[in-house]
Amino acid sequence: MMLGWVSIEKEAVTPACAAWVSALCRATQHHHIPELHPSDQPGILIANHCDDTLLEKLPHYAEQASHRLILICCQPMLSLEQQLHLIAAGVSRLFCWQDTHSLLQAVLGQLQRWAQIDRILSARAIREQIIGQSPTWLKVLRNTVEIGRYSNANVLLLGEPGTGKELIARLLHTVDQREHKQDLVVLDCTTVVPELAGSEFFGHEKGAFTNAIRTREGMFEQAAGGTLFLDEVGELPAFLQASLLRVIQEKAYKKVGGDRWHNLDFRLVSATNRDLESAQQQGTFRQDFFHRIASYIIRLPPLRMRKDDIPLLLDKFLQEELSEQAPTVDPTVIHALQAHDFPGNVRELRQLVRAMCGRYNGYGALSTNDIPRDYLHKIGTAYFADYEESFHQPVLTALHHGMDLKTLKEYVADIARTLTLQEEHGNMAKAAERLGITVRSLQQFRAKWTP
Ligand SMILES: Nc1ncnc2c1ncn2[C@@H]1O[C@H](COP(=O)(O)OP(=O)(O)OP(=O)(O)O)[C@@H](O)[C@H]1O
Repeated sequence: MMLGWVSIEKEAVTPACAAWVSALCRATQHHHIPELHPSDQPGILIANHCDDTLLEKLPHYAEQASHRLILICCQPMLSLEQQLHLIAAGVSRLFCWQDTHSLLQAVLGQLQRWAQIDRILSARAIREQIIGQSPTWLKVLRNTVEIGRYSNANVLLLGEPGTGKELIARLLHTVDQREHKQDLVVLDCTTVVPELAGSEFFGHEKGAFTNAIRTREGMFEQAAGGTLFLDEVGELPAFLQASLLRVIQEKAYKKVGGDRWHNLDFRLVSATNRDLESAQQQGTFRQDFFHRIASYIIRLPPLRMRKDDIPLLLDKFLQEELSEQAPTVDPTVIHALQAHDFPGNVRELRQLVRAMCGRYNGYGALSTNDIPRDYLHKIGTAYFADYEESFHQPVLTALHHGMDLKTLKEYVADIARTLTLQEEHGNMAKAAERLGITVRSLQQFRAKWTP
Protein backbone atom coordinates (compact mmCIF):
# COMPACT_ATOMS: atom_id res chain seq x y z
CA MET A 1 0.00 0.00 0.00
CA MET A 2 1.16 3.52 -0.72
CA LEU A 3 3.01 5.15 2.16
CA GLY A 4 5.96 7.49 1.65
CA TRP A 5 7.11 8.03 5.19
CA VAL A 6 6.20 8.13 8.89
CA SER A 7 7.61 10.79 11.18
CA ILE A 8 7.13 10.82 14.94
CA GLU A 9 7.72 14.00 16.94
CA LYS A 10 10.10 13.31 19.83
CA GLU A 11 7.62 13.84 22.63
CA ALA A 12 5.11 11.52 20.94
CA VAL A 13 7.39 8.48 21.10
CA THR A 14 5.75 6.13 23.60
CA PRO A 15 5.55 2.31 23.71
CA ALA A 16 1.91 2.48 22.55
CA CYS A 17 2.85 4.70 19.64
CA ALA A 18 5.79 2.46 18.68
CA ALA A 19 3.50 -0.60 18.71
CA TRP A 20 0.96 1.19 16.57
CA VAL A 21 3.57 2.25 14.02
CA SER A 22 4.88 -1.34 13.85
CA ALA A 23 1.36 -2.56 13.10
CA LEU A 24 1.03 0.13 10.44
CA CYS A 25 4.33 -0.90 8.83
CA ARG A 26 3.28 -4.55 8.78
CA ALA A 27 -0.06 -3.65 7.18
CA THR A 28 1.60 -1.48 4.54
CA GLN A 29 4.39 -4.02 3.96
CA HIS A 30 7.30 -1.95 5.14
CA HIS A 31 10.11 -3.79 6.95
CA HIS A 32 11.29 -0.59 8.60
CA ILE A 33 9.63 2.69 9.39
CA PRO A 34 9.93 4.63 6.11
CA GLU A 35 11.88 7.78 6.91
CA LEU A 36 10.85 11.33 6.09
CA HIS A 37 11.91 12.28 2.55
CA PRO A 38 10.36 14.14 -0.38
CA SER A 39 7.84 11.69 -1.76
CA ASP A 40 4.92 11.52 -4.16
CA GLN A 41 3.29 9.12 -1.68
CA PRO A 42 1.31 10.10 1.43
CA GLY A 43 3.16 10.78 4.67
CA ILE A 44 2.09 10.31 8.29
CA LEU A 45 3.12 12.63 11.06
CA ILE A 46 2.50 11.72 14.70
CA ALA A 47 2.57 14.64 17.10
CA ASN A 48 1.74 15.17 20.74
CA HIS A 49 0.37 18.68 20.76
CA CYS A 50 -1.18 21.00 18.30
CA ASP A 51 0.87 24.13 18.97
CA ASP A 52 2.39 26.97 16.96
CA THR A 53 5.68 25.12 16.40
CA LEU A 54 3.77 22.26 14.80
CA LEU A 55 1.66 24.63 12.69
CA GLU A 56 4.79 26.28 11.35
CA LYS A 57 6.29 22.96 10.30
CA LEU A 58 3.18 21.51 8.66
CA PRO A 59 3.46 23.15 5.20
CA HIS A 60 6.92 21.57 4.85
CA TYR A 61 5.62 18.15 5.88
CA ALA A 62 2.69 18.51 3.46
CA GLU A 63 5.10 19.23 0.62
CA GLN A 64 7.17 16.16 1.46
CA ALA A 65 4.01 14.08 1.18
CA SER A 66 2.76 15.46 -2.14
CA HIS A 67 0.04 17.27 -0.17
CA ARG A 68 -1.38 14.08 1.29
CA LEU A 69 -0.43 14.51 4.89
CA ILE A 70 -2.07 12.47 7.62
CA LEU A 71 -1.63 13.97 11.08
CA ILE A 72 -2.21 11.79 14.11
CA CYS A 73 -2.47 13.85 17.23
CA CYS A 74 -1.82 11.96 20.45
CA GLN A 75 -4.75 13.61 22.22
CA PRO A 76 -8.25 12.22 22.57
CA MET A 77 -9.74 15.29 20.93
CA LEU A 78 -9.00 18.65 19.34
CA SER A 79 -11.16 21.76 19.38
CA LEU A 80 -12.73 22.93 16.13
CA GLU A 81 -10.41 25.92 16.17
CA GLN A 82 -7.34 23.67 16.40
CA GLN A 83 -8.64 21.44 13.64
CA LEU A 84 -9.25 24.40 11.35
CA HIS A 85 -5.71 25.70 11.94
CA LEU A 86 -4.21 22.29 11.20
CA ILE A 87 -6.19 21.86 8.01
CA ALA A 88 -5.30 25.37 6.84
CA ALA A 89 -1.62 24.58 7.47
CA GLY A 90 -1.71 21.62 5.08
CA VAL A 91 -3.09 18.56 6.90
CA SER A 92 -5.22 16.44 4.54
CA ARG A 93 -6.60 14.03 7.12
CA LEU A 94 -6.58 14.47 10.85
CA PHE A 95 -6.97 11.72 13.46
CA CYS A 96 -6.93 11.83 17.23
CA TRP A 97 -5.40 9.08 19.30
CA GLN A 98 -8.22 6.81 20.41
CA ASP A 99 -8.70 3.07 20.18
CA THR A 100 -5.60 1.86 18.31
CA HIS A 101 -7.39 -0.73 16.20
CA SER A 102 -9.97 1.75 14.89
CA LEU A 103 -7.20 4.28 14.27
CA LEU A 104 -5.27 1.75 12.21
CA GLN A 105 -8.37 0.87 10.18
CA ALA A 106 -9.17 4.52 9.54
CA VAL A 107 -5.62 5.33 8.40
CA LEU A 108 -5.37 2.23 6.21
CA GLY A 109 -8.78 3.03 4.71
CA GLN A 110 -7.55 6.49 3.77
CA LEU A 111 -4.31 5.20 2.27
CA GLN A 112 -6.29 2.68 0.26
CA ARG A 113 -8.65 5.36 -1.03
CA TRP A 114 -5.74 7.52 -2.16
CA ALA A 115 -4.08 4.52 -3.83
CA GLN A 116 -7.29 3.81 -5.77
CA ILE A 117 -7.51 7.44 -6.89
CA ASP A 118 -3.91 7.38 -8.11
CA ARG A 119 -4.53 4.12 -9.97
CA ILE A 120 -7.47 5.69 -11.78
CA LEU A 121 -5.44 8.79 -12.63
CA SER A 122 -2.56 6.73 -13.97
CA ALA A 123 -4.77 5.24 -16.69
CA ARG A 124 -3.22 6.04 -20.06
CA ALA A 125 -6.39 7.50 -21.51
CA ILE A 126 -6.54 10.04 -18.69
CA ARG A 127 -2.81 10.80 -18.50
CA GLU A 128 -2.58 11.49 -22.22
CA GLN A 129 -5.65 13.71 -22.27
CA ILE A 130 -5.28 15.79 -19.15
CA ILE A 131 -1.86 17.29 -18.70
CA GLY A 132 -0.28 18.69 -15.55
CA GLN A 133 1.73 17.56 -12.52
CA SER A 134 1.86 20.73 -10.43
CA PRO A 135 0.56 20.33 -6.86
CA THR A 136 -2.43 22.65 -7.46
CA TRP A 137 -3.45 20.79 -10.60
CA LEU A 138 -2.93 17.35 -9.00
CA LYS A 139 -5.21 18.43 -6.18
CA VAL A 140 -7.94 19.28 -8.70
CA LEU A 141 -7.54 15.92 -10.44
CA ARG A 142 -7.59 13.95 -7.20
CA ASN A 143 -10.70 15.77 -5.95
CA THR A 144 -12.39 15.23 -9.29
CA VAL A 145 -11.73 11.50 -9.28
CA GLU A 146 -12.81 11.13 -5.67
CA ILE A 147 -16.11 12.93 -6.16
CA GLY A 148 -16.76 11.40 -9.58
CA ARG A 149 -16.07 7.83 -8.53
CA TYR A 150 -17.41 7.68 -5.00
CA SER A 151 -20.42 10.03 -5.03
CA ASN A 152 -23.31 11.10 -7.17
CA ALA A 153 -23.06 14.72 -6.00
CA ASN A 154 -23.91 17.64 -8.27
CA VAL A 155 -20.65 19.40 -8.98
CA LEU A 156 -20.01 23.06 -9.75
CA LEU A 157 -16.76 23.86 -11.58
CA LEU A 158 -15.46 27.39 -11.06
CA GLY A 159 -12.58 28.87 -13.01
CA GLU A 160 -11.48 31.46 -15.52
CA PRO A 161 -12.10 30.80 -19.23
CA GLY A 162 -9.85 28.14 -20.72
CA THR A 163 -8.77 26.56 -17.42
CA GLY A 164 -10.11 23.13 -18.41
CA LYS A 165 -13.61 23.08 -16.89
CA GLU A 166 -15.08 21.04 -19.72
CA LEU A 167 -12.15 18.63 -19.53
CA ILE A 168 -12.81 18.15 -15.81
CA ALA A 169 -16.56 17.71 -16.45
CA ARG A 170 -15.66 14.90 -18.86
CA LEU A 171 -13.32 13.37 -16.30
CA LEU A 172 -16.13 13.35 -13.73
CA HIS A 173 -18.26 11.46 -16.23
CA THR A 174 -15.46 9.06 -17.23
CA VAL A 175 -14.70 7.94 -13.69
CA ASP A 176 -18.39 7.61 -12.74
CA GLN A 177 -19.02 3.91 -12.24
CA ARG A 178 -22.80 3.84 -12.42
CA GLU A 179 -24.18 0.63 -13.81
CA HIS A 180 -25.37 1.04 -17.42
CA LYS A 181 -23.95 4.55 -17.51
CA GLN A 182 -25.19 6.61 -20.44
CA ASP A 183 -23.62 9.59 -22.21
CA LEU A 184 -22.52 13.06 -21.19
CA VAL A 185 -24.82 15.70 -22.65
CA VAL A 186 -23.53 19.28 -22.91
CA LEU A 187 -25.79 22.30 -22.80
CA ASP A 188 -24.22 25.71 -23.32
CA CYS A 189 -26.50 27.98 -21.28
CA THR A 190 -25.59 31.04 -23.37
CA THR A 191 -27.44 29.46 -26.31
CA VAL A 192 -30.73 28.88 -24.46
CA VAL A 193 -33.53 31.00 -25.94
CA PRO A 194 -35.82 31.91 -23.01
CA GLU A 195 -39.06 31.34 -24.96
CA LEU A 196 -37.96 27.85 -26.04
CA ALA A 197 -36.17 26.91 -22.84
CA GLY A 198 -39.01 24.75 -21.41
CA SER A 199 -38.99 22.57 -24.49
CA GLU A 200 -35.18 22.50 -24.62
CA PHE A 201 -34.87 21.37 -21.00
CA PHE A 202 -37.91 19.13 -20.60
CA GLY A 203 -39.03 18.31 -24.16
CA HIS A 204 -42.65 18.67 -25.24
CA GLU A 205 -45.65 16.55 -26.10
CA LYS A 206 -47.06 16.52 -29.60
CA GLY A 207 -49.54 19.39 -29.97
CA ALA A 208 -48.25 21.22 -26.89
CA PHE A 209 -48.08 24.41 -28.99
CA THR A 210 -48.64 25.39 -32.64
CA ASN A 211 -45.38 24.03 -34.07
CA ALA A 212 -45.15 20.98 -31.83
CA ILE A 213 -45.87 18.46 -34.57
CA ARG A 214 -44.12 15.62 -32.76
CA THR A 215 -43.00 14.72 -29.26
CA ARG A 216 -39.53 16.07 -28.40
CA GLU A 217 -36.92 14.79 -25.97
CA GLY A 218 -35.46 17.45 -23.67
CA MET A 219 -31.92 17.75 -22.35
CA PHE A 220 -32.70 16.08 -19.04
CA GLU A 221 -34.21 13.06 -20.80
CA GLN A 222 -31.16 12.82 -23.07
CA ALA A 223 -28.91 12.86 -20.04
CA ALA A 224 -30.88 10.14 -18.20
CA GLY A 225 -28.48 7.56 -16.78
CA GLY A 226 -25.54 9.83 -17.65
CA THR A 227 -24.29 13.34 -16.94
CA LEU A 228 -25.81 16.69 -17.86
CA PHE A 229 -23.14 19.37 -18.21
CA LEU A 230 -24.55 22.88 -17.92
CA ASP A 231 -21.74 25.01 -19.31
CA GLU A 232 -21.75 28.78 -18.55
CA VAL A 233 -24.45 28.21 -15.92
CA GLY A 234 -23.84 31.74 -14.61
CA GLU A 235 -25.53 33.09 -17.74
CA LEU A 236 -28.84 31.34 -17.06
CA PRO A 237 -31.54 33.95 -16.32
CA ALA A 238 -33.02 33.77 -12.81
CA PHE A 239 -36.51 32.76 -13.99
CA LEU A 240 -35.03 29.78 -15.86
CA GLN A 241 -33.03 28.83 -12.77
CA ALA A 242 -36.35 28.68 -10.91
CA SER A 243 -37.84 26.33 -13.49
CA LEU A 244 -35.00 23.84 -12.92
CA LEU A 245 -35.25 23.65 -9.12
CA ARG A 246 -37.62 20.71 -9.01
CA VAL A 247 -35.95 18.56 -11.63
CA ILE A 248 -32.58 18.95 -9.94
CA GLN A 249 -33.93 18.31 -6.45
CA GLU A 250 -36.54 15.62 -7.10
CA LYS A 251 -35.13 14.22 -10.36
CA ALA A 252 -38.69 14.40 -11.72
CA TYR A 253 -40.16 16.58 -14.49
CA LYS A 254 -43.12 17.02 -16.83
CA LYS A 255 -42.80 17.64 -20.55
CA VAL A 256 -44.26 20.90 -21.89
CA GLY A 257 -47.93 20.16 -22.61
CA GLY A 258 -47.78 16.91 -20.64
CA ASP A 259 -49.28 16.04 -17.27
CA ARG A 260 -47.30 12.94 -16.41
CA TRP A 261 -44.28 13.04 -14.10
CA HIS A 262 -41.16 11.32 -15.40
CA ASN A 263 -38.38 10.20 -13.07
CA LEU A 264 -34.75 10.26 -14.09
CA ASP A 265 -31.33 9.54 -12.73
CA PHE A 266 -28.52 11.87 -13.84
CA ARG A 267 -25.51 13.64 -12.46
CA LEU A 268 -25.47 17.37 -12.87
CA VAL A 269 -22.18 19.13 -13.52
CA SER A 270 -22.26 22.90 -14.01
CA ALA A 271 -19.48 25.32 -14.87
CA THR A 272 -18.99 29.06 -14.91
CA ASN A 273 -16.28 31.68 -14.85
CA ARG A 274 -18.59 34.11 -13.04
CA ASP A 275 -18.26 34.91 -9.39
CA LEU A 276 -21.52 33.30 -8.26
CA GLU A 277 -21.09 34.39 -4.65
CA SER A 278 -21.33 38.08 -5.60
CA ALA A 279 -23.99 37.30 -8.24
CA GLN A 280 -26.11 35.89 -5.39
CA GLN A 281 -25.57 39.02 -3.32
CA GLN A 282 -26.59 41.16 -6.28
CA GLY A 283 -29.68 38.99 -6.76
CA THR A 284 -28.79 37.87 -10.30
CA PHE A 285 -28.18 34.30 -9.26
CA ARG A 286 -30.69 32.42 -7.08
CA GLN A 287 -29.38 31.10 -3.80
CA ASP A 288 -31.66 28.06 -3.82
CA PHE A 289 -30.47 27.16 -7.33
CA PHE A 290 -26.83 27.63 -6.30
CA HIS A 291 -27.19 25.20 -3.40
CA ARG A 292 -28.78 22.59 -5.65
CA ILE A 293 -26.10 22.69 -8.34
CA ALA A 294 -23.16 23.05 -5.97
CA SER A 295 -23.17 20.08 -3.61
CA TYR A 296 -19.47 20.05 -4.31
CA ILE A 297 -17.34 22.85 -5.74
CA ILE A 298 -14.11 22.33 -7.67
CA ARG A 299 -12.04 25.46 -8.32
CA LEU A 300 -9.74 25.30 -11.31
CA PRO A 301 -6.51 27.26 -10.92
CA PRO A 302 -5.52 29.72 -13.65
CA LEU A 303 -2.45 28.73 -15.68
CA ARG A 304 -0.41 31.56 -14.12
CA MET A 305 -0.77 29.74 -10.76
CA ARG A 306 0.71 26.56 -12.19
CA LYS A 307 3.45 27.67 -14.54
CA ASP A 308 5.36 24.45 -13.82
CA ASP A 309 2.86 22.73 -16.08
CA ILE A 310 3.68 24.91 -19.11
CA PRO A 311 6.52 22.68 -20.46
CA LEU A 312 4.28 19.57 -20.28
CA LEU A 313 1.37 21.35 -21.95
CA LEU A 314 3.71 22.72 -24.61
CA ASP A 315 4.98 19.19 -25.39
CA LYS A 316 1.45 17.87 -25.60
CA PHE A 317 0.25 20.62 -27.96
CA LEU A 318 3.39 20.31 -30.13
CA GLN A 319 2.73 16.58 -30.44
CA GLU A 320 -0.85 17.32 -31.43
CA GLU A 321 0.21 19.86 -34.06
CA LEU A 322 3.33 18.26 -35.51
CA SER A 323 3.16 14.61 -34.29
CA GLU A 324 6.44 12.84 -35.23
CA GLN A 325 8.05 16.03 -36.44
CA ALA A 326 7.64 17.74 -33.07
CA PRO A 327 10.96 19.56 -32.53
CA THR A 328 13.02 19.99 -29.37
CA VAL A 329 12.35 23.27 -27.63
CA ASP A 330 14.93 25.92 -26.86
CA PRO A 331 14.87 26.61 -23.08
CA THR A 332 14.42 30.35 -23.70
CA VAL A 333 11.02 29.57 -25.24
CA ILE A 334 9.97 27.96 -21.96
CA HIS A 335 11.29 30.98 -20.04
CA ALA A 336 9.38 33.31 -22.32
CA LEU A 337 6.13 31.37 -21.94
CA GLN A 338 6.55 31.15 -18.18
CA ALA A 339 7.01 34.92 -18.06
CA HIS A 340 3.57 35.41 -19.59
CA ASP A 341 0.41 35.39 -17.46
CA PHE A 342 -1.95 33.76 -20.00
CA PRO A 343 -5.26 35.51 -19.24
CA GLY A 344 -6.87 33.02 -21.67
CA ASN A 345 -5.23 30.18 -19.75
CA VAL A 346 -4.61 26.77 -21.38
CA ARG A 347 -6.75 27.65 -24.40
CA GLU A 348 -4.51 30.68 -25.06
CA LEU A 349 -1.38 28.53 -24.75
CA ARG A 350 -2.86 26.04 -27.19
CA GLN A 351 -3.57 28.79 -29.75
CA LEU A 352 -0.10 30.23 -29.28
CA VAL A 353 1.50 26.83 -29.92
CA ARG A 354 -0.60 26.56 -33.06
CA ALA A 355 0.73 29.94 -34.24
CA MET A 356 4.31 28.97 -33.33
CA CYS A 357 4.02 25.77 -35.35
CA GLY A 358 2.89 27.89 -38.30
CA ARG A 359 6.09 29.97 -38.06
CA TYR A 360 8.42 27.01 -37.43
CA ASN A 361 10.28 26.12 -40.64
CA GLY A 362 10.90 22.48 -39.76
CA TYR A 363 14.63 22.77 -38.98
CA GLY A 364 16.36 22.79 -35.60
CA ALA A 365 14.83 23.55 -32.23
CA LEU A 366 11.70 25.61 -31.73
CA SER A 367 13.06 29.00 -30.70
CA THR A 368 11.92 32.50 -29.77
CA ASN A 369 11.99 33.21 -33.56
CA ASP A 370 8.84 31.12 -33.75
CA ILE A 371 6.93 33.13 -31.18
CA PRO A 372 4.78 35.69 -33.02
CA ARG A 373 6.35 39.14 -32.65
CA ASP A 374 3.41 40.88 -30.98
CA TYR A 375 3.38 38.11 -28.40
CA LEU A 376 7.07 38.38 -27.76
CA HIS A 377 6.62 42.11 -27.35
CA LYS A 378 3.83 41.55 -24.79
CA ILE A 379 5.95 39.01 -22.92
CA GLY A 380 8.97 41.35 -23.03
CA THR A 381 7.04 44.30 -21.64
CA ALA A 382 5.69 42.29 -18.71
CA TYR A 383 9.05 40.63 -18.10
CA PHE A 384 11.00 43.86 -17.91
CA ALA A 385 8.32 45.57 -15.85
CA ASP A 386 8.55 42.80 -13.23
CA TYR A 387 12.30 42.77 -13.41
CA GLU A 388 12.61 46.52 -12.96
CA GLU A 389 10.12 46.55 -10.15
CA SER A 390 12.24 44.17 -8.11
CA PHE A 391 14.98 46.86 -8.06
CA HIS A 392 12.69 49.63 -6.83
CA GLN A 393 12.83 48.99 -3.09
CA PRO A 394 16.61 48.48 -2.72
CA VAL A 395 17.33 51.57 -4.86
CA LEU A 396 14.87 53.62 -2.84
CA THR A 397 16.52 52.49 0.40
CA ALA A 398 19.96 53.47 -0.95
CA LEU A 399 18.66 56.89 -2.05
CA HIS A 400 17.08 57.44 1.36
CA HIS A 401 20.51 56.76 2.84
CA GLY A 402 21.85 59.63 0.77
CA MET A 403 23.78 57.59 -1.79
CA ASP A 404 24.51 59.49 -5.03
CA LEU A 405 24.31 57.95 -8.49
CA LYS A 406 28.04 57.32 -8.88
CA THR A 407 28.33 55.50 -5.54
CA LEU A 408 25.13 53.58 -6.25
CA LYS A 409 26.50 52.34 -9.59
CA GLU A 410 29.81 51.27 -8.01
CA TYR A 411 28.00 49.57 -5.18
CA VAL A 412 25.75 47.55 -7.54
CA ALA A 413 28.72 46.63 -9.75
CA ASP A 414 30.68 45.38 -6.73
CA ILE A 415 27.74 43.26 -5.58
CA ALA A 416 27.32 41.81 -9.10
CA ARG A 417 31.04 40.91 -9.29
CA THR A 418 31.05 39.30 -5.83
CA LEU A 419 27.89 37.27 -6.44
CA THR A 420 29.03 36.06 -9.86
CA LEU A 421 32.40 34.99 -8.49
CA GLN A 422 30.61 33.10 -5.73
CA GLU A 423 28.28 31.38 -8.20
CA GLU A 424 31.19 30.42 -10.43
CA HIS A 425 33.17 29.12 -7.42
CA GLY A 426 35.97 31.66 -7.96
CA ASN A 427 36.46 30.81 -11.66
CA MET A 428 37.64 34.18 -13.03
CA ALA A 429 37.25 33.35 -16.72
CA LYS A 430 33.66 32.19 -16.36
CA ALA A 431 32.65 35.03 -14.06
CA ALA A 432 34.21 37.64 -16.38
CA GLU A 433 32.43 36.15 -19.40
CA ARG A 434 29.09 36.28 -17.62
CA LEU A 435 29.63 39.86 -16.55
CA GLY A 436 30.88 40.95 -19.97
CA ILE A 437 34.14 42.36 -18.56
CA THR A 438 37.79 41.38 -18.88
CA VAL A 439 39.44 38.88 -16.56
CA ARG A 440 42.02 41.55 -15.78
CA SER A 441 39.46 44.00 -14.43
CA LEU A 442 37.93 41.24 -12.33
CA GLN A 443 41.38 40.38 -10.97
CA GLN A 444 41.90 44.04 -10.08
CA PHE A 445 38.56 44.06 -8.29
CA ARG A 446 39.48 40.95 -6.35
CA ALA A 447 42.93 42.28 -5.46
CA LYS A 448 41.27 45.42 -4.11
CA TRP A 449 39.11 43.43 -1.71
CA THR A 450 41.36 40.52 -0.82
CA PRO A 451 43.52 41.32 2.19
N1 LIG B 1 -4.89 20.20 -18.29
C1 LIG B 1 -5.10 20.23 -19.61
N2 LIG B 1 -4.49 19.34 -20.40
C2 LIG B 1 -4.67 19.38 -21.74
N3 LIG B 1 -5.46 20.24 -22.37
C3 LIG B 1 -6.10 21.15 -21.63
C4 LIG B 1 -5.96 21.19 -20.20
N4 LIG B 1 -6.74 22.18 -19.73
C5 LIG B 1 -7.33 22.74 -20.78
N5 LIG B 1 -6.96 22.12 -21.93
C6 LIG B 1 -7.37 22.49 -23.30
O1 LIG B 1 -7.61 23.89 -23.31
C7 LIG B 1 -8.80 24.20 -24.03
C8 LIG B 1 -9.81 24.87 -23.11
O2 LIG B 1 -10.26 23.92 -22.16
P1 LIG B 1 -11.79 23.85 -21.70
O3 LIG B 1 -12.70 24.08 -22.84
O4 LIG B 1 -11.96 22.59 -20.91
O5 LIG B 1 -11.80 25.12 -20.74
P2 LIG B 1 -13.06 25.82 -20.04
O6 LIG B 1 -12.58 26.23 -18.68
O7 LIG B 1 -14.25 24.94 -20.13
O8 LIG B 1 -13.22 27.11 -20.95
P3 LIG B 1 -14.51 28.09 -21.07
O9 LIG B 1 -14.79 28.63 -19.71
O10 LIG B 1 -14.03 29.15 -22.00
O11 LIG B 1 -15.61 27.25 -21.61
C9 LIG B 1 -9.29 22.88 -24.60
O12 LIG B 1 -8.74 22.75 -25.87
C10 LIG B 1 -8.70 21.85 -23.66
O13 LIG B 1 -8.53 20.61 -24.29
